[in-house]
Amino acid sequence: MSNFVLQADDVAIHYGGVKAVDGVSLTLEKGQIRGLIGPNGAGKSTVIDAMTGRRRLTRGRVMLRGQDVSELGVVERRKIGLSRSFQRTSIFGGLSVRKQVELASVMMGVQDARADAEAVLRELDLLHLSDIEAEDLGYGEQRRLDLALALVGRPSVLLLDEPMAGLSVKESQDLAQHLKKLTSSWDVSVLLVEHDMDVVFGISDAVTVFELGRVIASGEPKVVRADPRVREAYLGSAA
Ligand SMILES: Nc1ncnc2c1ncn2[C@@H]1O[C@H](COP(=O)(O)OP(=O)(O)OP(=O)(O)O)[C@@H](O)[C@H]1O
Repeated sequence: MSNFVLQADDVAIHYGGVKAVDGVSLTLEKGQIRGLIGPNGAGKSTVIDAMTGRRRLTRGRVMLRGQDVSELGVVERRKIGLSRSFQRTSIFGGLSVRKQVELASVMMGVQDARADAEAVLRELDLLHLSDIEAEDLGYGEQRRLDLALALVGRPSVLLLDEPMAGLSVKESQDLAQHLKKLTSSWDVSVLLVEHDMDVVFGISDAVTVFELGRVIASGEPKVVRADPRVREAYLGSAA
């Protein structure tokens, strides 16, 4: 069995004639953060949809801890440890922070949902806000709550689609530190789609660059950042 927690092998998603993703392979090791970057429409969100089971593969396969999950649905994949959060928050404004994390945990089938929710809230520095209704949280705190909902049941893999969108620089840095901490304290592996290059290059162990549904570069952040093709396609000469 490979050491990879998550693996995409030659994954393609075509919408009729549109090759949104066309033969992408990438891996995620235990506790690793891999940044996924590229211009608008490059196929980043589609790859995340393919990994989670939201889109059916045109070609290729997705492996989770050595198991081929290509034929499993979103809920089945979530229950065996593959979780995601969305570009927009998926929280219920009128419920207290604690209640909705507990509810998410119950829905995941976790035996001790109370303890699970408590651990997640503590990890994300939300415990002191437990009794507050979500709509009264600041935007940065709502994003942390979004992450908390993705973490119930202790998934091994988190797929995040632009978690920093709309956050201030300070809120982004704060969320980035939480992500980094999760990879060591909870052994979570993270695939991070994000347009904030300071965050991506600041916390990723590896970076993969997409253009037109294909990988054009992949490797250590500093090597990828210096790649002339990446600078031309995406980062610009000032990066
Ligand atoms: N349901 C769909 N039907 C047809 N084409 C689609 C569909 N969803 C996405 N596409 C196309 O697939 C390509 C990849 O889109 P995708 O949203 O994955 O890119 P992205 O890299 O996530 O972009 P962004 O950074 O703007 O979020 C685009 O050309 C898009 O128009």
